[in-house]
Amino acid sequence: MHQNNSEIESILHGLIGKRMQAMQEGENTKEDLLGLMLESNMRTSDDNGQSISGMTIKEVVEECKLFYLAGTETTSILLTWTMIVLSMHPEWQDRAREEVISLFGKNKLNYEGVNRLKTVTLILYEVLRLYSPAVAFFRKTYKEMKIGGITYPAGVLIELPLLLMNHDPDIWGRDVHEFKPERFTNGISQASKNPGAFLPFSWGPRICIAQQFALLEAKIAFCTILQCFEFELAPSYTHAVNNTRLMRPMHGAQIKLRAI
Ligand code: HEM
Repeated sequence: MHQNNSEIESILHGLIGKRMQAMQEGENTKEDLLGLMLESNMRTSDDNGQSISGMTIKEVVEECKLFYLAGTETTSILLTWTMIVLSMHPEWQDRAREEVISLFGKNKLNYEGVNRLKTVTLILYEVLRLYSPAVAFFRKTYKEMKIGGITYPAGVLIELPLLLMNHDPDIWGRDVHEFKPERFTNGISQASKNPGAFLPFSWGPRICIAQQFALLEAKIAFCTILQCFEFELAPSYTHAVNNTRLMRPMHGAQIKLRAI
């Protein structure tokens, strides 16, 4: 783990060094995340000439790691489970494809149309419930505090077991283990007995900063797949879950695609 971390950090220091040199030679920030963070690092005063301290290089490196790690596998895991589940429920695969074809045909997607997707959105929510990429969140008390009637001292690590919540019949009903996208028809808050129970992107100040982007990205990728392919599980697929940190299919996702 330490070795991997050092390798990642040394790659990032290399990228940062090159970009800083280019910026010092007059290249603009390109307005991407790295450019904006480095601009903050280089600024020592604000527009009024007041001294400010921007991000340190260590902070920039940490943010790059966070964005890369939080942003890559999560969405790909969501798409993978969506394809597995829709292979198991071909009737929902057909319904989703009908919606996509009725909105876009075989043409390129557009933002307005993506915002009108209903069936696809219900499906993604239900997949996020049954196979949420994040299985738990952790928070640490920084001072003595009372939560749910219990007083905790500072320094206690609290786990919010998302996986257990998503499979709790007291929250979702007796059909909790079934794939039923229609439970979200009247919105997220009506889908369960507890309006705040659906938390695939967490909640509060540390909620996933990219939740809207992630859903948009997933919809675009999923709709494009539906436009081009029908799919079903290969005989070698074995349904099992590996939920160490992120929830992945334990033995991979062997799926047969047929171009349409
Ligand atoms: C289906 C896709 C995704 C899921 C399910 C997901 C889920 C989450 C969750 C549960 C957290 C909060 C963890 C906690 O509370 O401890 C989180 C945080 C975060 N996510 Fe996502 N995420 C997804 C996609 C993305 C993407 C695409 C990006 C970046 C482009 C991203 C960037 C981040 C960042 C930077 C944080 C940390 C925010 C902070 O601490 O303030 N995520 N994500």
